[in-house]
Amino acid sequence: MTEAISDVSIVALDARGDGVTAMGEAVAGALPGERVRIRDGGERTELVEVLAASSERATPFCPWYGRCGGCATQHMSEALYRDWKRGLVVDALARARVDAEVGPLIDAHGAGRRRATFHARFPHGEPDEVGFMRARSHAIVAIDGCPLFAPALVGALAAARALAGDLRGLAKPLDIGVTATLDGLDVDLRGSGPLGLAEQRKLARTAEALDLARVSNHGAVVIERRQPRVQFGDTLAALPPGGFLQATEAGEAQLAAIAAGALDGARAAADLFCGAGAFALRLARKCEVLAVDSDAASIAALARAASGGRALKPIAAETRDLFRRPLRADELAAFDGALFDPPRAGAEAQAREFAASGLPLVVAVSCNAATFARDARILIDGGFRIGTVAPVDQFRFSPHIEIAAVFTRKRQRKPRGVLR
Ligand SMILES: C[S@@+](CC[C@H](N)C(=O)[O-])C[C@H]1O[C@@H](n2cnc3c(N)ncnc32)[C@H](O)[C@@H]1O
Repeated sequence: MTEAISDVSIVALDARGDGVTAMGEAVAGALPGERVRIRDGGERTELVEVLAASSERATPFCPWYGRCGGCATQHMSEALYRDWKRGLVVDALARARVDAEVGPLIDAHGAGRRRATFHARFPHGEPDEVGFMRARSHAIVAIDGCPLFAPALVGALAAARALAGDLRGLAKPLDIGVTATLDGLDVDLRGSGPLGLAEQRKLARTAEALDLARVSNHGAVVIERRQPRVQFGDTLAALPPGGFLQATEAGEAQLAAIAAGALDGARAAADLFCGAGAFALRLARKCEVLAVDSDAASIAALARAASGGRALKPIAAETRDLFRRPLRADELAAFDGALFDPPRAGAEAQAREFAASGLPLVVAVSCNAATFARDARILIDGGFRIGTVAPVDQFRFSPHIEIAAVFTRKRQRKPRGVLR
C-alpha cells in the first residue's frame, strides 16, 4: 500500500477524541478548526504536522503522551475537553432517543487513579516489555510512571516489572492488575495460566522484597502478606483477589453521594451489581439493603464487611447472575428503590424488570454511555422520568466516562409484565 500525504481541515472530534475531517476520516491528535498534514497509510491516518493550530490546543504534560494508549486528550484545552466529554453522554442519549438534561462534567479525578492494568511481553532474546498498550495496537509502551496515578499507586510499575521478571519466558502476554489499598498494593496476574511451585515461590519472594500486600493469579492467592482492605464510607471491606473497585476514590464517593441522595428516606433498597459493597455498605447506614452480584468472592467480602460494620441496618447479600436471572418485578415489590451499576454490557434484562415492576425509584450508574442510554430508554418506556444525567469524570484524559442518573415515577400498584 502506498502512503499518501495530504493537507486537510478538521471539523469535529469523534468519540475517541480523534479529529475528524469533512470526509469522516479520523486523525488522532488533531483538533477542530485545525489545518493539518496527514499521512494516509490505508489502515490508519497519521498526523504529520499541525499547519494551523487551534487556540484550544494544549501542551501534553506526560512524556509518553501520543505513544501510550492510556490518555487521548492531553492536547485539548480544559474547556474543549470538558465540552467534548460531556458531549459523549449527550450524543449517546440522542442516539437512543432519550430526551434528558445532561449536567456539567463533574471532575472526580481526586488524588488520582488507584488501580491500573499493566501488560508485559517477553520477546525472545530481548529485554522484557512492561507498560501500557500503545493506542490502537497490541504493542507495549514501556513507561517509567504515570502522572495520573494516586500517590498510593506509585510503586505499582516497579512491582509489575519485578513480578513480570519472575515469569520471564512465558509465551503469552501477561496482564498485571494493581490496586492501591489501605494495606498496600494488591496485584492480580492474568494470562499466565496455572503457575508451578517454583514460579509461585519467586512471586512470593518479590512480594516480600517489595512489601506487597498480596499477589494472586487469576483470582487464586499466591501470597497474602496482609489482607488488602478498602474503606466504603465508614466501613472497611477486604477486597477479594482481582475484585472490582471504582477507578478513583473521588469517583466512587461522587457516585455514592448521588445514590444516597436519591435513596434518602427509603426503608429498603436493592443494590444490583454491587461488587464488594461500595454503595451497599454506605446505603446501609440508613436503610436495609439487598446486595446482589454474580461474583461469589465479592459477595462473601461484602457479607463479612457488613457483619463487622458498626451501626448498619441489615444487609442481605446474594450471589446471582443478573443477566440470566434479573431480580423479577415481583421480587422488587419489597423495595422503595433500587440502584444498578452493571459492567459495560449494561443490564437490559434487569431494566425490563424494573420497568415491569411497581418500583418508584431507580438509580442508574454506568461506565458505558451507549448501554446506559439503551437501558434508560427501557425505563422511560416503562413510565419513569429521567432526572439530570451526571457525567462523572473519574477517567480523566481518556474517552471513558462514568454516568449516574435517577429515574422516578409514581409507585405502580400492579407489576405490568415484562416487555421483551
Ligand atoms: C461496574 S462493577 C460495579 C461494582 C460496585 N457497584 C462498585 O461500585 O464497586 C460491575 C459489577 O457487576 C458484576 N457483574 C458482572 N456481570 C454480572 C452478572 N451477569 N450478574 C451480576 N453481577 C455481574 C461484577 O462482578 C462487578 O462487581
